[in-house]
Amino acid sequence: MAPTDDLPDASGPVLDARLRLNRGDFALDVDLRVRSGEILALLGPNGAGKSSALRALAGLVPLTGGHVRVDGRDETATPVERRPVGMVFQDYLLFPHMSALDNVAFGPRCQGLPRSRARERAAELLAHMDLSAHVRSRPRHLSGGQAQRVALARALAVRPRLLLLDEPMAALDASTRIDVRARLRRLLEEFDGATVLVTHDPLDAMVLADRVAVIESGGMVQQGPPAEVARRPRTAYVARLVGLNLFRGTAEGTTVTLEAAGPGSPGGPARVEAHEAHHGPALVAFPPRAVALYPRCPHGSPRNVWRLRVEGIERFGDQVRVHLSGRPSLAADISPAALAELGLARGDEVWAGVKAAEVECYPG
Ligand SMILES: Nc1ncnc2c1ncn2[C@@H]1O[C@H](COP(=O)(O)OP(=O)(O)OP(=O)(O)O)[C@@H](O)[C@H]1O
Repeated sequence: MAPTDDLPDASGPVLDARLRLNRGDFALDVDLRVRSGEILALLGPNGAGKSSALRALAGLVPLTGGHVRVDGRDETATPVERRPVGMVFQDYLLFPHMSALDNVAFGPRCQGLPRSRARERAAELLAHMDLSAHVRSRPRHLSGGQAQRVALARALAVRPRLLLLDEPMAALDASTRIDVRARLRRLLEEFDGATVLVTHDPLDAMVLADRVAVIESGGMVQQGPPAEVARRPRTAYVARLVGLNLFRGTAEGTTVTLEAAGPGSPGGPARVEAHEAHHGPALVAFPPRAVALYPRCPHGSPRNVWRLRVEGIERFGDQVRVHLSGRPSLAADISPAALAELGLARGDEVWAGVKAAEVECYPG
């Protein structure tokens, strides 16, 4: 659908944003649309522009072009405090001199709600987050996870249409993170506005988001449902994030001829057999665990077989990850027992095999 430049449309997205901005040498140019009840996760490497996008939505960073529309209304020029936005930013911490209750009641009070009604709403939200026992606590007496839940309650207390979460779990330890992630998921299920969540953690994105948008160098490189992004990465960054080997090439039927690793790379181009036929520019991906290693060239089953060199070996969970260079360079996950049997060391040559059925091929 083309961007709506005409009248507000009740069936349109809650958030419709075209964000163009500059910060020093950095330029951001992304379009975001989020439907009612939808959670969009922004993923991307450091400095990609995720926080800048979120801050622009909040009105904290001015746009040099584009627009921010919420429920069809243009909010581009609306000051921060008057936007229908709730935010949990790392540097937008709780007021230290106020109780949890007053922190949460603050927004509704600013919106003109009488004190008693604002406190009532705050108490309800805190109860909903299992924080009734802490309504009178000052932030310094709360644990990290509790403070984060108060911050969420504060963001929701203004009944926003757009909820912005910047790394909401980053400051929490691993076990608290699991708890807060689960609570956040339940809470967001009840929120019928649009949520945009910035995270570095692919697990947050996979568990919480309905859709993932990947930003690299100020531009959108991929978006889609988490499972689709995890299965069919489009850039090296996304492939690393989801733990897949990824190659670009040209498909002719089920055979994909890969692009050379670099100028002057020795030998001819590598080929990969996939199970799905395509024609033209293609991406191929397969998980490191689909790669089997052999001391000699394996015969028999139809599969991809390459002779490669061991570049490095590292522990990876209960497996061993073997980094291999050659045509193509890839990672293989094998068991410690298999490694011991192969007796591999850096610089050794080994045969690597992948069944065509394990190779995902899609338009590049
Ligand atoms: N206050 C600022 N003034 C000038 N440039 C800034 C400012 N804040 C960020 N930038 C620049 O904008 C670019 C994008 O930064 P941003 O924080 O949006 O990226 P990010 O994807 O959120 O990164 P990270 O994951 O590291 O938080 C970077 O190149 C950064 O140097």
